[in-house]
Amino acid sequence: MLVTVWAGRRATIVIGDPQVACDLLDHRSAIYSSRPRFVIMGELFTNNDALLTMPHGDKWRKTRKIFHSGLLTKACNSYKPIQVAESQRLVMDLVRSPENFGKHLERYAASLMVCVAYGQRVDNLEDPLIKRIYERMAYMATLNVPGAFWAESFPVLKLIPDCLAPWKREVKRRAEESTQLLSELAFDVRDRMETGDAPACFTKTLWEKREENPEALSEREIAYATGSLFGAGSDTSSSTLTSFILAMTCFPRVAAKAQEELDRVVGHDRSPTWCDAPNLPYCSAIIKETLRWRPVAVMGGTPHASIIDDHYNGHFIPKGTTILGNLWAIHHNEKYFKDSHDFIPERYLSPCEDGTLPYPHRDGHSAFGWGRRICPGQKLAENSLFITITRILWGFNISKARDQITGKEIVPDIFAYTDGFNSKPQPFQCRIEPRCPRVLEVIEQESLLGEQFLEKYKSR
Ligand code: HEM
Repeated sequence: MLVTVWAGRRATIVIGDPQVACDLLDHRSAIYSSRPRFVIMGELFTNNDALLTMPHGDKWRKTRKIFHSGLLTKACNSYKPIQVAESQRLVMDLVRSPENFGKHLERYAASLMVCVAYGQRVDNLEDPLIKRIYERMAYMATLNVPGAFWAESFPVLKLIPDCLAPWKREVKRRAEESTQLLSELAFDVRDRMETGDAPACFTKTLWEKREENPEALSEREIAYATGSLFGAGSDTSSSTLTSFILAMTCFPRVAAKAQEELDRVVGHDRSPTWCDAPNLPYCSAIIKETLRWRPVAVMGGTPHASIIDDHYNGHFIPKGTTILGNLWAIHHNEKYFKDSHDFIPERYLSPCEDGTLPYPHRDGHSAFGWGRRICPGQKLAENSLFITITRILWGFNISKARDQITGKEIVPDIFAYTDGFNSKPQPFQCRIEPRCPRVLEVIEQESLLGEQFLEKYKSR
């Protein structure tokens, strides 16, 4: 399924079929890995220094390399102790105030991203550092609203002198503020490196690279590379975890089956770790099914764009065409996923046994995008999902909340999601209770260890 939408003389193709998306965006990714022109967000606000909106070219290649070196499996392994400690804090938070599960998941993901990026953690969402970062993100979100800026449709307006264009002055002012924030954060890590007080983190790796070869990486490149991590990795991870809680609330047989597996492999005297992964195929299938069932980037994230003319199945696709992989349609294509709105991890254990077609990507879904633009944080995100999802399943029973007056079960709506390019469940209620006294005891003991470990990442 491939639909073309014309906006003036600019074509946008929306893909709803997994095979077409993989044919174009994976197999022909040399052609389809650019981004469309983003006049406000890309050119005026970030000077095209943010990876997400950077067009194809040498600068993008160099920035991708920076991301890969800081997020490769080896680098990701060095972040595992932080993920363990933050997951210990997360499950303790769920014991203390289970009704605030959404906030706890958000704090977990935010803290992890600032730890990975800058080597300092966030104890609560009111932390001044996190508030400044959120404020920057909220402003950036306003820049991407379709129709908000005429210059997006008529780029020539970008050339109007600043004195005649208050909107342009405001974007530039906010851009300066943003650069100042990102530089402050990056230089703070460098200061701490000098006093021997900077734990391993992405920014530290980049400063070390610059020390080896100052030509390789400018100060601005360091600030913008690390600045992209939070925006790209925080909401995406917490929204996926919230969808997982929604699925467990609405499909209780799945959690029960996972708990049988966890009891057999892990027992009650310790919580799961990544070493258990090969013996937890059902839990791993739950993670894949969560990413498929409710992909965060419903329209595939930031659109791709083609850099040369191409032909596909009799269609002519001109250079500069915008391509959207409609992940919602792709992940709910019934030829590949039968009863696609049911949460069925078994589809990943015995693929195609239900008569469906084999998914054209080895992951069995495309939640992290495609080709040369595929999410560089995938490994880090998968590690996070594994450690948090297995620990929640191991530690808690999740069930439907009950109406306090009638006593009737409250059934959340599995379609009630927020609007926008990134989507997460609307607030819903559920019950989250420790499975047994022994598990509760282990959670309490481990959370003390986690707190000790996180001391060195304390927010300053
Ligand atoms: C469950 C969590 C996550 C999901 C579902 C997700 C999904 C995505 C998707 C769909 C894209 C667009 C890919 C494309 O254009 O084809 C993307 C891009 C990106 N993601 Fe993630 N992501 C997640 C976590 C992360 C994390 C933890 C990081 C950082 C450590 C990260 C960093 C990025 C960056 C920098 C890009 C832009 C890549 C580029 O334009 O070349 N993401 N992600």
